[in-house]
Amino acid sequence: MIDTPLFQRVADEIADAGRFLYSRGWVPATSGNFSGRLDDQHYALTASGRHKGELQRKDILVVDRNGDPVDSQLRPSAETLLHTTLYQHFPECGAVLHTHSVNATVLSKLAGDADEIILEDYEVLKAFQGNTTHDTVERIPLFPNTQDMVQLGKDLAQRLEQQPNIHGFLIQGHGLYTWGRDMNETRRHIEAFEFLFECDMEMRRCSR
Ligand SMILES: CSC[C@@H](O)[C@@H](O)C(=O)COP(=O)(O)O
Ligand SMILES: [Zn+2]
Repeated sequence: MIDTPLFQRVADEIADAGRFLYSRGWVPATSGNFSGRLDDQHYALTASGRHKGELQRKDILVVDRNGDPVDSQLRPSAETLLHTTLYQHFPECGAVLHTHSVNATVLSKLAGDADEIILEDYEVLKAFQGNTTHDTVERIPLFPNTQDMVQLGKDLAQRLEQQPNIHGFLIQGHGLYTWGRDMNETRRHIEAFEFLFECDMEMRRCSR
């Protein structure tokens, strides 16, 4: 599948997103993972441990719905199951980006035992797909950090059933996952979340 124009286009979109996210300081030290839908059964996904600001087509592989590599010796991202869970839950999902920014990491730790972070009264909330007004509440589920991706995938699937209208989730002390109908929309969501996280952090500093 990696010889197809579709794979090459999606892989190039992933590499381009990686350069952008690295330039913003949101995927330091090989952190983060990215993917794009190829069809209902297959996704292009970053191989594990790659520098996300220097991705090339050879650093991206195809995985199936179960997260297993297709015709590749590359080791898929350690967090593959979160990507496949999102694609299976959202038939419209075309791309997934995962970042490790300072603001997402610190904010998720400040939240303590809370199981979500709430953002409201910001104009930029309109950047999220489906939001037509700033007068909305963005709920961001927060999961404890774990290396048990099978369990985290199950917890995520359960939460998505309960809260179908979310645009991203946080893992505590770890980072953000967001998605969209295509890579451009997903990049817009990442930028919106990061802007809002920065505002939230600044509000906390100012109100000390
Ligand atoms: C460099 S530490 C970050 C990793 O543990 C992980 O959370 C991550 O985002 C990247 O893992 P990867 O397996 O490269 O997709
Ligand atoms: Zn991560």
